Amino acid sequence: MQNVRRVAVIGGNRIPFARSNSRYASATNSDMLGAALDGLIARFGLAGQQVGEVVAGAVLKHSKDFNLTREVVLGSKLDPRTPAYDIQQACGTGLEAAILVANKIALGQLDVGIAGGVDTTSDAPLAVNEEMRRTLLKLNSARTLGERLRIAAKLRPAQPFRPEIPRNAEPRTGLSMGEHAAQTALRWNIDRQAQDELALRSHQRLAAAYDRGFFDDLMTPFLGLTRDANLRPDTTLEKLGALKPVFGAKGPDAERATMTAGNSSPLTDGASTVLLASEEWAREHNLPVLAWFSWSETAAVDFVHGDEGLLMAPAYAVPRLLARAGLTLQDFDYYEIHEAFASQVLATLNAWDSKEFCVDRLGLDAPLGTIDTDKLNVNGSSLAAGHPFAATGGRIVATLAKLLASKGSGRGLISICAAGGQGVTAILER
Ligand SMILES: CC(=O)CC(=O)SCCNC(=O)CCNC(=O)[C@H](O)C(C)(C)COP(=O)(O)OP(=O)(O)OC[C@H]1O[C@@H](n2cnc3c(N)ncnc32)[C@H](O)[C@@H]1OP(=O)(O)O
Repeated sequence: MQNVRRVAVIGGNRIPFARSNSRYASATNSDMLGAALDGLIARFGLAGQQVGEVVAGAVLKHSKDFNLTREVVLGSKLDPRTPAYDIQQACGTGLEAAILVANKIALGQLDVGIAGGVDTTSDAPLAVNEEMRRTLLKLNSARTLGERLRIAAKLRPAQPFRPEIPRNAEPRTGLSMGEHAAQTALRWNIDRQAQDELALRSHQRLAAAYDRGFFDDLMTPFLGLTRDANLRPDTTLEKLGALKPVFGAKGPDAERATMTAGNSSPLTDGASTVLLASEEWAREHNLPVLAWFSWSETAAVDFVHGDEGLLMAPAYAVPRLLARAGLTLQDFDYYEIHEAFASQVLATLNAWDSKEFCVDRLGLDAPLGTIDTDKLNVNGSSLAAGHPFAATGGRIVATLAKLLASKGSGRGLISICAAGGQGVTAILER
Protein backbone atom coordinates (compact mmCIF):
# COMPACT_ATOMS: atom_id res chain seq x y z
CA MET A 1 0.00 0.00 0.00
CA GLN A 2 1.21 3.50 -0.82
CA ASN A 3 1.97 6.09 1.83
CA VAL A 4 -0.85 8.47 2.71
CA ARG A 5 -0.92 11.44 0.32
CA ARG A 6 -2.12 14.99 0.93
CA VAL A 7 -5.64 15.63 -0.37
CA ALA A 8 -6.35 18.97 -2.01
CA VAL A 9 -9.70 20.74 -2.12
CA ILE A 10 -9.54 22.38 -5.54
CA GLY A 11 -12.92 24.08 -5.46
CA GLY A 12 -16.65 23.67 -5.35
CA ASN A 13 -19.78 24.57 -7.19
CA ARG A 14 -23.36 24.68 -6.05
CA ILE A 15 -26.62 26.10 -7.24
CA PRO A 16 -28.31 28.74 -5.06
CA PHE A 17 -30.63 27.03 -2.57
CA ALA A 18 -34.39 27.57 -2.81
CA ARG A 19 -37.09 27.22 -0.20
CA SER A 20 -39.17 24.08 -0.62
CA ASN A 21 -42.08 24.39 -3.06
CA SER A 22 -40.80 27.61 -4.56
CA ARG A 23 -38.42 28.27 -7.49
CA TYR A 24 -37.21 24.68 -7.90
CA ALA A 25 -40.60 23.03 -7.28
CA SER A 26 -40.59 21.39 -10.70
CA ALA A 27 -36.89 20.43 -10.69
CA THR A 28 -35.73 16.91 -9.86
CA ASN A 29 -32.69 15.78 -7.87
CA SER A 30 -31.15 14.87 -11.19
CA ASP A 31 -31.73 18.37 -12.65
CA MET A 32 -30.19 20.07 -9.63
CA LEU A 33 -27.19 17.79 -9.12
CA GLY A 34 -26.64 17.94 -12.89
CA ALA A 35 -26.59 21.75 -12.81
CA ALA A 36 -24.13 21.85 -9.89
CA LEU A 37 -21.88 19.28 -11.60
CA ASP A 38 -22.03 21.02 -15.01
CA GLY A 39 -20.89 24.24 -13.33
CA LEU A 40 -17.97 22.45 -11.66
CA ILE A 41 -16.96 20.78 -14.95
CA ALA A 42 -17.01 24.13 -16.76
CA ARG A 43 -15.12 25.95 -14.00
CA PHE A 44 -12.26 23.44 -13.84
CA GLY A 45 -12.08 22.43 -17.51
CA LEU A 46 -13.15 18.83 -16.86
CA ALA A 47 -15.26 18.35 -20.01
CA GLY A 48 -14.35 15.10 -21.72
CA GLN A 49 -12.14 14.03 -18.81
CA GLN A 50 -12.38 10.77 -16.93
CA VAL A 51 -12.54 11.68 -13.25
CA GLY A 52 -11.53 8.92 -10.78
CA GLU A 53 -14.96 8.69 -9.13
CA VAL A 54 -18.00 10.83 -8.50
CA VAL A 55 -19.65 10.11 -5.13
CA ALA A 56 -22.86 11.88 -4.15
CA GLY A 57 -26.25 11.20 -2.66
CA ALA A 58 -29.69 12.37 -1.70
CA VAL A 59 -31.55 11.78 1.55
CA LEU A 60 -34.90 11.69 -0.26
CA LYS A 61 -34.61 9.66 -3.44
CA HIS A 62 -37.16 8.26 -5.87
CA SER A 63 -37.04 4.47 -6.22
CA LYS A 64 -36.46 4.89 -9.97
CA ASP A 65 -33.16 6.66 -9.18
CA PHE A 66 -31.22 3.45 -8.48
CA ASN A 67 -27.89 5.20 -8.91
CA LEU A 68 -28.73 8.86 -9.21
CA THR A 69 -25.08 9.99 -9.32
CA ARG A 70 -24.15 7.69 -12.19
CA GLU A 71 -27.19 8.88 -14.18
CA VAL A 72 -26.17 12.49 -13.57
CA VAL A 73 -22.62 11.73 -14.72
CA LEU A 74 -23.95 10.05 -17.87
CA GLY A 75 -25.94 13.22 -18.60
CA SER A 76 -22.91 15.45 -17.98
CA LYS A 77 -19.88 16.42 -20.09
CA LEU A 78 -17.57 14.13 -18.10
CA ASP A 79 -16.16 11.13 -19.93
CA PRO A 80 -18.95 8.51 -19.59
CA ARG A 81 -16.32 6.04 -18.37
CA THR A 82 -16.24 7.93 -15.04
CA PRO A 83 -17.48 5.61 -12.26
CA ALA A 84 -20.13 7.15 -10.01
CA TYR A 85 -22.31 6.01 -7.15
CA ASP A 86 -24.70 7.12 -4.41
CA ILE A 87 -24.16 7.12 -0.68
CA GLN A 88 -26.51 8.29 2.06
CA GLN A 89 -25.85 9.40 5.62
CA ALA A 90 -28.73 11.81 6.18
CA CYS A 91 -27.51 15.40 6.51
CA GLY A 92 -23.94 14.13 6.71
CA THR A 93 -24.14 12.76 3.15
CA GLY A 94 -22.27 15.55 1.34
CA LEU A 95 -19.43 15.64 3.85
CA GLU A 96 -19.26 11.85 4.03
CA ALA A 97 -18.99 11.75 0.23
CA ALA A 98 -16.04 14.17 0.44
CA ILE A 99 -14.42 12.03 3.17
CA LEU A 100 -14.81 8.91 1.04
CA VAL A 101 -13.23 10.53 -2.02
CA ALA A 102 -10.50 12.15 0.11
CA ASN A 103 -9.61 8.83 1.74
CA LYS A 104 -9.29 7.11 -1.64
CA ILE A 105 -7.06 9.92 -2.88
CA ALA A 106 -4.98 9.76 0.31
CA LEU A 107 -4.48 6.01 -0.17
CA GLY A 108 -3.49 6.41 -3.81
CA GLN A 109 -6.63 4.68 -5.10
CA LEU A 110 -7.82 7.82 -6.92
CA ASP A 111 -5.99 10.88 -8.24
CA VAL A 112 -9.07 13.05 -8.55
CA GLY A 113 -12.70 12.75 -7.51
CA ILE A 114 -15.89 14.72 -7.13
CA ALA A 115 -18.14 14.63 -4.04
CA GLY A 116 -21.63 16.02 -3.92
CA GLY A 117 -25.14 15.96 -2.63
CA VAL A 118 -28.63 17.03 -3.57
CA ASP A 119 -32.08 17.09 -2.02
CA THR A 120 -35.54 18.32 -2.75
CA THR A 121 -38.48 18.24 -0.39
CA SER A 122 -40.65 19.73 -3.19
CA ASP A 123 -40.21 16.64 -5.37
CA ALA A 124 -40.17 14.11 -2.52
CA PRO A 125 -40.85 10.48 -3.46
CA LEU A 126 -44.39 9.33 -2.77
CA ALA A 127 -45.14 5.67 -2.18
CA VAL A 128 -48.55 4.06 -2.46
CA ASN A 129 -49.76 2.32 0.70
CA GLU A 130 -48.34 -1.14 1.44
CA GLU A 131 -51.46 -3.12 0.47
CA MET A 132 -51.70 -1.31 -2.85
CA ARG A 133 -47.97 -1.75 -3.52
CA ARG A 134 -48.15 -5.53 -2.97
CA THR A 135 -51.21 -5.80 -5.22
CA LEU A 136 -49.54 -3.81 -8.00
CA LEU A 137 -46.41 -5.97 -7.77
CA LYS A 138 -48.55 -9.11 -8.09
CA LEU A 139 -50.40 -7.55 -11.03
CA ASN A 140 -47.09 -6.86 -12.72
CA SER A 141 -45.96 -10.46 -12.43
CA ALA A 142 -49.31 -12.08 -13.35
CA ARG A 143 -48.95 -14.34 -16.41
CA THR A 144 -52.49 -14.64 -17.73
CA LEU A 145 -55.33 -12.23 -18.36
CA GLY A 146 -57.51 -14.21 -15.93
CA GLU A 147 -54.92 -13.90 -13.19
CA ARG A 148 -54.61 -10.16 -13.88
CA LEU A 149 -58.36 -9.66 -13.71
CA ARG A 150 -58.58 -11.60 -10.43
CA ILE A 151 -55.90 -9.40 -8.86
CA ALA A 152 -57.33 -6.20 -10.35
CA ALA A 153 -60.74 -7.05 -8.92
CA LYS A 154 -59.23 -6.82 -5.44
CA LEU A 155 -58.24 -3.18 -5.99
CA ARG A 156 -60.60 -0.94 -4.11
CA PRO A 157 -61.14 2.54 -5.62
CA ALA A 158 -60.02 4.35 -2.47
CA GLN A 159 -56.71 2.50 -2.25
CA PRO A 160 -54.68 4.51 -4.78
CA PHE A 161 -55.57 7.72 -2.97
CA ARG A 162 -53.93 6.69 0.28
CA PRO A 163 -50.26 7.48 -0.41
CA GLU A 164 -47.47 7.26 2.15
CA ILE A 165 -45.97 10.72 2.38
CA PRO A 166 -42.35 10.88 3.64
CA ARG A 167 -42.13 12.71 6.95
CA ASN A 168 -39.15 14.57 8.33
CA ALA A 169 -39.27 12.28 11.37
CA GLU A 170 -37.19 9.65 13.10
CA PRO A 171 -38.61 6.19 12.35
CA ARG A 172 -37.93 4.93 15.91
CA THR A 173 -39.51 7.81 17.80
CA GLY A 174 -41.97 9.27 15.30
CA LEU A 175 -40.75 12.72 16.36
CA SER A 176 -39.60 15.30 13.81
CA MET A 177 -36.03 16.63 13.83
CA GLY A 178 -37.43 19.88 15.25
CA GLU A 179 -39.28 18.14 18.10
CA HIS A 180 -36.12 16.26 19.02
CA ALA A 181 -34.10 19.48 18.92
CA ALA A 182 -36.73 21.15 21.14
CA GLN A 183 -36.15 18.47 23.80
CA THR A 184 -32.40 19.13 23.61
CA ALA A 185 -32.96 22.89 23.83
CA LEU A 186 -34.87 22.36 27.09
CA ARG A 187 -32.22 20.03 28.49
CA TRP A 188 -29.47 22.57 27.81
CA ASN A 189 -31.58 25.61 28.76
CA ILE A 190 -30.98 27.31 25.42
CA ASP A 191 -32.71 30.65 25.55
CA ARG A 192 -34.71 32.24 22.75
CA GLN A 193 -32.66 35.43 22.52
CA ALA A 194 -29.40 33.53 21.90
CA GLN A 195 -31.08 31.47 19.15
CA ASP A 196 -32.51 34.54 17.42
CA GLU A 197 -29.14 36.32 17.64
CA LEU A 198 -27.43 33.34 15.99
CA ALA A 199 -30.07 33.32 13.22
CA LEU A 200 -29.69 37.06 12.67
CA ARG A 201 -25.89 36.74 12.42
CA SER A 202 -26.28 33.92 9.90
CA HIS A 203 -28.42 36.11 7.61
CA GLN A 204 -26.21 39.18 8.02
CA ARG A 205 -22.99 37.25 7.34
CA LEU A 206 -24.35 35.37 4.33
CA ALA A 207 -25.67 38.63 2.85
CA ALA A 208 -22.28 40.33 3.41
CA ALA A 209 -20.46 37.39 1.78
CA TYR A 210 -22.70 37.67 -1.31
CA ASP A 211 -22.16 41.44 -1.43
CA ARG A 212 -18.38 41.10 -1.48
CA GLY A 213 -18.59 38.47 -4.24
CA PHE A 214 -17.42 35.54 -2.08
CA PHE A 215 -19.69 33.07 -3.87
CA ASP A 216 -18.94 34.27 -7.42
CA ASP A 217 -16.65 31.32 -8.12
CA LEU A 218 -18.56 28.83 -5.95
CA MET A 219 -21.99 29.02 -7.53
CA THR A 220 -23.85 28.71 -10.83
CA PRO A 221 -27.25 30.40 -11.22
CA PHE A 222 -30.13 27.96 -11.68
CA LEU A 223 -33.71 28.56 -12.88
CA GLY A 224 -33.29 32.30 -12.47
CA LEU A 225 -31.91 32.22 -8.92
CA THR A 226 -28.54 33.86 -8.28
CA ARG A 227 -28.67 33.88 -4.46
CA ASP A 228 -30.07 31.57 -1.81
CA ALA A 229 -33.76 32.39 -1.75
CA ASN A 230 -34.10 31.88 1.99
CA LEU A 231 -31.68 34.72 2.71
CA ARG A 232 -33.39 37.65 4.45
CA PRO A 233 -30.91 40.53 4.64
CA ASP A 234 -33.63 42.71 6.15
CA THR A 235 -34.50 40.46 9.08
CA THR A 236 -34.08 41.91 12.57
CA LEU A 237 -34.08 40.69 16.15
CA GLU A 238 -37.51 42.26 16.55
CA LYS A 239 -38.95 40.35 13.57
CA LEU A 240 -37.33 37.11 14.73
CA GLY A 241 -38.52 37.71 18.30
CA ALA A 242 -42.12 38.13 17.13
CA LEU A 243 -42.32 34.65 15.55
CA LYS A 244 -44.32 31.99 17.37
CA PRO A 245 -42.58 28.78 18.51
CA VAL A 246 -43.25 25.86 16.17
CA PHE A 247 -41.34 23.02 17.85
CA GLY A 248 -41.95 21.89 21.44
CA ALA A 249 -44.98 24.16 21.32
CA LYS A 250 -47.43 21.53 22.55
CA GLY A 251 -47.51 19.56 25.80
CA PRO A 252 -46.40 20.32 29.36
CA ASP A 253 -43.35 22.39 28.37
CA ALA A 254 -45.14 24.51 25.74
CA GLU A 255 -44.54 27.65 27.81
CA ARG A 256 -40.79 27.13 27.50
CA ALA A 257 -40.81 26.55 23.70
CA THR A 258 -38.23 28.70 21.89
CA MET A 259 -37.78 27.27 18.39
CA THR A 260 -39.39 29.21 15.54
CA ALA A 261 -39.38 29.30 11.72
CA GLY A 262 -36.71 31.99 12.07
CA ASN A 263 -34.23 30.07 14.23
CA SER A 264 -34.79 26.70 12.48
CA SER A 265 -33.40 25.88 9.05
CA PRO A 266 -36.16 25.76 6.42
CA LEU A 267 -37.07 22.83 4.18
CA THR A 268 -34.93 23.51 1.11
CA ASP A 269 -34.11 22.32 -2.43
CA GLY A 270 -30.56 22.44 -3.81
CA ALA A 271 -27.34 20.70 -4.81
CA SER A 272 -23.58 21.06 -4.33
CA THR A 273 -20.35 19.52 -5.63
CA VAL A 274 -16.68 19.64 -4.59
CA LEU A 275 -13.52 18.78 -6.55
CA LEU A 276 -10.81 16.90 -4.62
CA ALA A 277 -7.45 15.74 -5.96
CA SER A 278 -3.95 14.65 -5.09
CA GLU A 279 -1.29 17.33 -4.92
CA GLU A 280 0.33 15.89 -8.07
CA TRP A 281 -2.92 15.95 -10.06
CA ALA A 282 -3.54 19.57 -9.06
CA ARG A 283 -0.01 20.52 -10.13
CA GLU A 284 -0.23 18.65 -13.44
CA HIS A 285 -3.52 20.40 -14.23
CA ASN A 286 -2.25 23.77 -13.13
CA LEU A 287 -5.04 24.16 -10.59
CA PRO A 288 -4.37 26.02 -7.33
CA VAL A 289 -5.12 24.24 -4.05
CA LEU A 290 -7.61 26.02 -1.79
CA ALA A 291 -7.02 23.86 1.28
CA TRP A 292 -6.01 20.39 2.43
CA PHE A 293 -8.57 17.86 3.63
CA SER A 294 -6.79 16.47 6.67
CA TRP A 295 -8.89 14.64 9.29
CA SER A 296 -12.40 13.28 9.71
CA GLU A 297 -14.43 11.52 12.36
CA THR A 298 -17.99 10.28 12.76
CA ALA A 299 -19.99 9.41 15.86
CA ALA A 300 -23.46 8.19 16.75
CA VAL A 301 -25.52 8.55 19.93
CA ASP A 302 -28.12 6.22 21.41
CA PHE A 303 -31.08 8.59 21.36
CA VAL A 304 -33.51 5.65 21.40
CA HIS A 305 -32.63 4.02 24.74
CA GLY A 306 -30.45 6.72 26.29
CA ASP A 307 -31.12 10.38 27.12
CA GLU A 308 -28.86 11.78 24.38
CA GLY A 309 -30.23 14.45 22.06
CA LEU A 310 -30.83 13.22 18.50
CA LEU A 311 -28.56 15.88 16.98
CA MET A 312 -25.79 15.75 19.60
CA ALA A 313 -23.47 13.23 17.94
CA PRO A 314 -21.01 15.93 16.76
CA ALA A 315 -20.41 16.72 20.45
CA TYR A 316 -18.86 13.22 20.60
CA ALA A 317 -17.21 13.16 17.16
CA VAL A 318 -15.28 16.42 17.55
CA PRO A 319 -13.38 15.46 20.77
CA ARG A 320 -12.30 12.21 19.12
CA LEU A 321 -11.25 14.17 16.02
CA LEU A 322 -9.24 16.58 18.16
CA ALA A 323 -7.53 13.75 20.02
CA ARG A 324 -6.61 12.02 16.78
CA ALA A 325 -5.25 15.25 15.25
CA GLY A 326 -3.52 16.33 18.47
CA LEU A 327 -5.43 19.62 18.61
CA THR A 328 -7.56 21.56 21.09
CA LEU A 329 -10.97 23.06 20.35
CA GLN A 330 -9.36 26.49 20.29
CA ASP A 331 -6.77 25.62 17.58
CA PHE A 332 -9.02 26.76 14.70
CA ASP A 333 -9.40 29.90 12.64
CA TYR A 334 -12.87 28.94 11.43
CA TYR A 335 -15.68 26.78 12.81
CA GLU A 336 -18.34 25.59 10.37
CA ILE A 337 -21.10 24.14 12.52
CA HIS A 338 -24.13 23.24 10.40
CA GLU A 339 -27.12 25.20 11.64
CA ALA A 340 -29.92 22.63 11.48
CA PHE A 341 -31.40 24.65 14.32
CA ALA A 342 -29.83 27.55 16.25
CA SER A 343 -30.60 25.67 19.47
CA GLN A 344 -28.64 22.61 18.32
CA VAL A 345 -25.53 24.70 17.54
CA LEU A 346 -25.79 26.34 20.97
CA ALA A 347 -26.41 23.01 22.75
CA THR A 348 -23.29 21.56 21.09
CA LEU A 349 -21.19 24.57 22.18
CA ASN A 350 -22.62 24.30 25.72
CA ALA A 351 -21.77 20.60 25.84
CA TRP A 352 -18.12 21.27 24.93
CA ASP A 353 -17.95 23.86 27.69
CA SER A 354 -19.70 21.69 30.29
CA LYS A 355 -17.51 19.97 32.89
CA GLU A 356 -20.25 17.45 33.61
CA PHE A 357 -20.68 16.52 29.92
CA CYS A 358 -16.97 16.44 29.08
CA VAL A 359 -15.97 14.45 32.16
CA ASP A 360 -18.97 12.12 32.55
CA ARG A 361 -19.92 11.55 28.91
CA LEU A 362 -16.70 12.13 27.00
CA GLY A 363 -14.36 10.75 29.66
CA LEU A 364 -12.11 13.82 29.50
CA ASP A 365 -10.28 15.44 32.45
CA ALA A 366 -11.68 18.89 31.75
CA PRO A 367 -14.15 20.67 29.44
CA LEU A 368 -13.04 21.38 25.88
CA GLY A 369 -13.92 25.00 26.61
CA THR A 370 -15.48 27.78 24.56
CA ILE A 371 -14.79 29.00 21.03
CA ASP A 372 -14.47 32.53 19.70
CA THR A 373 -17.89 32.98 18.10
CA ASP A 374 -16.46 35.60 15.72
CA LYS A 375 -14.89 32.59 13.99
CA LEU A 376 -18.15 30.62 13.84
CA ASN A 377 -19.97 30.36 10.49
CA VAL A 378 -18.37 33.61 9.34
CA ASN A 379 -20.18 33.56 5.99
CA GLY A 380 -23.50 32.39 7.44
CA SER A 381 -24.78 28.83 7.43
CA SER A 382 -27.92 26.78 7.03
CA LEU A 383 -30.29 29.11 8.92
CA ALA A 384 -29.76 31.71 6.20
CA ALA A 385 -28.68 29.64 3.18
CA GLY A 386 -31.21 26.87 3.78
CA HIS A 387 -30.49 23.19 4.20
CA PRO A 388 -31.09 20.80 1.27
CA PHE A 389 -30.02 17.86 3.44
CA ALA A 390 -27.33 16.05 1.38
CA ALA A 391 -26.13 19.26 -0.27
CA THR A 392 -25.09 21.00 2.94
CA GLY A 393 -21.75 19.16 3.30
CA GLY A 394 -20.53 20.29 -0.13
CA ARG A 395 -21.60 23.87 0.56
CA ILE A 396 -19.59 23.86 3.78
CA VAL A 397 -16.43 22.16 2.40
CA ALA A 398 -16.23 24.60 -0.52
CA THR A 399 -16.95 27.64 1.67
CA LEU A 400 -14.36 26.70 4.29
CA ALA A 401 -11.70 25.81 1.70
CA LYS A 402 -12.13 29.21 0.06
CA LEU A 403 -12.05 31.00 3.42
CA LEU A 404 -8.74 29.31 4.22
CA ALA A 405 -7.38 30.16 0.75
CA SER A 406 -8.38 33.81 1.18
CA LYS A 407 -6.70 33.94 4.59
CA GLY A 408 -3.61 32.24 3.21
CA SER A 409 -3.15 29.86 6.14
CA GLY A 410 -5.04 28.35 9.02
CA ARG A 411 -7.32 25.55 10.06
CA GLY A 412 -11.08 25.02 9.98
CA LEU A 413 -13.41 22.60 11.76
CA ILE A 414 -16.56 21.20 10.13
CA SER A 415 -19.32 19.70 12.28
CA ILE A 416 -22.57 18.35 10.84
CA CYS A 417 -25.36 16.70 12.81
CA ALA A 418 -27.42 14.06 11.02
CA ALA A 419 -30.68 12.19 11.49
CA GLY A 420 -30.40 8.77 13.10
CA GLY A 421 -28.36 10.31 15.93
CA GLN A 422 -25.20 10.67 13.84
CA GLY A 423 -22.51 13.28 13.39
CA VAL A 424 -19.92 13.79 10.64
CA THR A 425 -16.93 16.07 11.26
CA ALA A 426 -13.72 17.01 9.45
CA ILE A 427 -10.76 19.37 9.46
CA LEU A 428 -9.44 21.42 6.53
CA GLU A 429 -6.04 23.09 6.70
CA ARG A 430 -3.91 25.45 4.68
C1 LIG B 1 -31.99 15.79 8.52
C2 LIG B 1 -30.71 15.59 9.23
O1 LIG B 1 -30.05 14.54 8.98
C3 LIG B 1 -30.17 16.54 10.28
C4 LIG B 1 -30.69 17.95 10.27
O2 LIG B 1 -30.15 18.83 9.67
S1 LIG B 1 -32.10 18.24 11.13
C5 LIG B 1 -32.85 19.60 10.30
C6 LIG B 1 -33.71 19.11 9.20
N1 LIG B 1 -34.60 20.18 8.75
C7 LIG B 1 -35.78 20.39 9.32
O3 LIG B 1 -36.20 19.69 10.21
C8 LIG B 1 -36.58 21.52 8.75
C9 LIG B 1 -37.20 22.28 9.86
N2 LIG B 1 -38.03 23.37 9.32
C10 LIG B 1 -39.34 23.24 9.07
O4 LIG B 1 -39.93 22.16 9.24
C11 LIG B 1 -40.09 24.44 8.59
O5 LIG B 1 -39.23 25.31 7.91
C12 LIG B 1 -40.74 25.21 9.80
C13 LIG B 1 -41.83 24.33 10.43
C14 LIG B 1 -39.72 25.61 10.85
C15 LIG B 1 -41.38 26.51 9.31
O6 LIG B 1 -42.23 26.23 8.25
P1 LIG B 1 -43.23 27.33 7.69
O7 LIG B 1 -44.20 27.72 8.76
O8 LIG B 1 -43.76 26.83 6.39
O9 LIG B 1 -42.24 28.54 7.45
P2 LIG B 1 -42.51 29.93 6.78
O10 LIG B 1 -43.93 30.06 6.30
O11 LIG B 1 -41.46 30.16 5.78
O12 LIG B 1 -42.22 30.91 7.98
C16 LIG B 1 -43.20 31.15 8.97
C17 LIG B 1 -43.22 32.65 9.24
O13 LIG B 1 -41.96 33.02 9.77
C18 LIG B 1 -41.44 34.11 9.03
N3 LIG B 1 -39.97 33.98 9.05
C19 LIG B 1 -39.23 32.89 8.80
N4 LIG B 1 -37.94 33.17 8.90
C20 LIG B 1 -37.85 34.48 9.23
C21 LIG B 1 -36.77 35.35 9.47
N5 LIG B 1 -35.50 34.95 9.40
N6 LIG B 1 -37.05 36.65 9.77
C22 LIG B 1 -38.32 37.09 9.85
N7 LIG B 1 -39.39 36.28 9.62
C23 LIG B 1 -39.15 35.00 9.32
C24 LIG B 1 -42.03 33.93 7.65
O14 LIG B 1 -42.05 35.16 6.94
C25 LIG B 1 -43.43 33.48 7.98
O15 LIG B 1 -44.19 34.60 8.34
P3 LIG B 1 -45.72 34.74 7.85
O16 LIG B 1 -46.43 33.59 8.48
O17 LIG B 1 -46.12 36.08 8.36
O18 LIG B 1 -45.67 34.64 6.36
